[in-house]
Amino acid sequence: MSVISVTNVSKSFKVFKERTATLKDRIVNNRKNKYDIYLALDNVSLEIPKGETVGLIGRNGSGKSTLLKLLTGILYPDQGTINIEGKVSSLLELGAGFHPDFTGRENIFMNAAILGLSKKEIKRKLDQIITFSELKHYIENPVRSYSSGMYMRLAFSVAIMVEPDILLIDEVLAVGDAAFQQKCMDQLLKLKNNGTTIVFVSHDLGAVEKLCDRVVWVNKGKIKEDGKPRKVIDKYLAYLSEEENQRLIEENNNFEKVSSENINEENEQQHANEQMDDKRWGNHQVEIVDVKIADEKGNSKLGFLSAEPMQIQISYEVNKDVEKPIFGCAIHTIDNTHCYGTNTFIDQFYIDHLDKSSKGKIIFNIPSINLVAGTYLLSVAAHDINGNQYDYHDKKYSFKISSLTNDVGIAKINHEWVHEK
Ligand SMILES: Nc1ncnc2c1ncn2[C@@H]1O[C@H](COP(=O)(O)OP(=O)(O)OP(=O)(O)O)[C@@H](O)[C@H]1O
Repeated sequence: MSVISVTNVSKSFKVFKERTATLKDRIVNNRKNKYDIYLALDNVSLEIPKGETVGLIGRNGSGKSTLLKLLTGILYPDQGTINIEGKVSSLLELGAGFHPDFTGRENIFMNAAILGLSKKEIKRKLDQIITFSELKHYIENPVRSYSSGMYMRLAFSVAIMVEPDILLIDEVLAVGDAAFQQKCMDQLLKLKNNGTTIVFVSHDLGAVEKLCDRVVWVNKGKIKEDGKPRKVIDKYLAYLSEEENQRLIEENNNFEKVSSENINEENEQQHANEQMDDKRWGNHQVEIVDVKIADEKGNSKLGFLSAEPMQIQISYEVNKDVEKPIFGCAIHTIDNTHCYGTNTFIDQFYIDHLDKSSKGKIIFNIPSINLVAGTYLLSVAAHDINGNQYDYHDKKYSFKISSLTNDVGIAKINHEWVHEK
């Protein structure tokens, strides 16, 4: 049986277009505030049975927090109905429900009372709450002196110690340090095992997958996918990666347009000779005329999921006969760490010579781009056997890697764990 029932719910907000009119303006000049109506949730329906842990994921502004606020009763739907059964405890915006001038201890009493605990119950649980929050030494200070992490500790401790039937959490765990985040996660798993229904909004897809039985992807105010965590998260990541891909392609197009607009006829010759900026140099006996980052089929692509195949295509034109040319690629992080570099010579892919006026394309195939999530810069080069550059493009191209896992560093090293006892 569902303990949370959302039926055909819509919620819109007024988004004001200009500075709010003053009361005087309104009365004297009959000036009204102009606004647009923004539909944050559009006819959403959702049933959550008792004991289920549901993760809400989606891009910024997609409507996740609005949905959670409707569930807590902070907001009311314009249309549709919401039914909740059981004691609800919620962790929404940081500090919501706290009075800044009251001490941590006073806020525990106030907060727990709002969540439905009697004074006697609160007294019984007080030590537990303070111990869990690890704020014993600050508990008599006003919470306005707390850091955001300390706020979160206190709020989380109260929210879980009231033993709710339904716990609603919006992102806030992200502000805690790693150790406390782990502690919260353990506690959430404990609540889950005890049958608490949990709705968890987070951009930490690893945490969502670990904690949730079901994931709901909210997109532009509608439910786009609802189902098994791995499946929904994979679809969401593929969508993000495609969106990022389009954005990067647009950004690159704009960059090329601006660059070519800047080259007028007068300086065209000089431009060709100097070739041209601090990101490109060489004598141009072989000229790299196009570089394409692509998927395995050769279609332009700039946003990849970690471990997806990638292809780098280097198109060249030859201005002078050259012997034994070498083509190479290098990948850097945006903070300049060299991740990987190789060339045709190192890989014993020898090219004998290139004739003047010939054209061609070198394709660098990567079956699995094993980098962790982040933005990377690509350099490509053509040079001779002694390292004299024909054409060097220094970190001129960028691509992005997204990943489901939170591993850190640069490269994803193939591995497995074994536990021997
Ligand atoms: N009180 C409000 N007044 C006007 N617009 C609002 C209000 N609350 C939310 N919105 C708008 O509704 C949309 C959905 O916001 P919401 O906070 O639900 O998104 P979200 O998915 O939780 O995003 P995030 O991941 O950034 O937290 C946004 O465009 C937001 O600007």
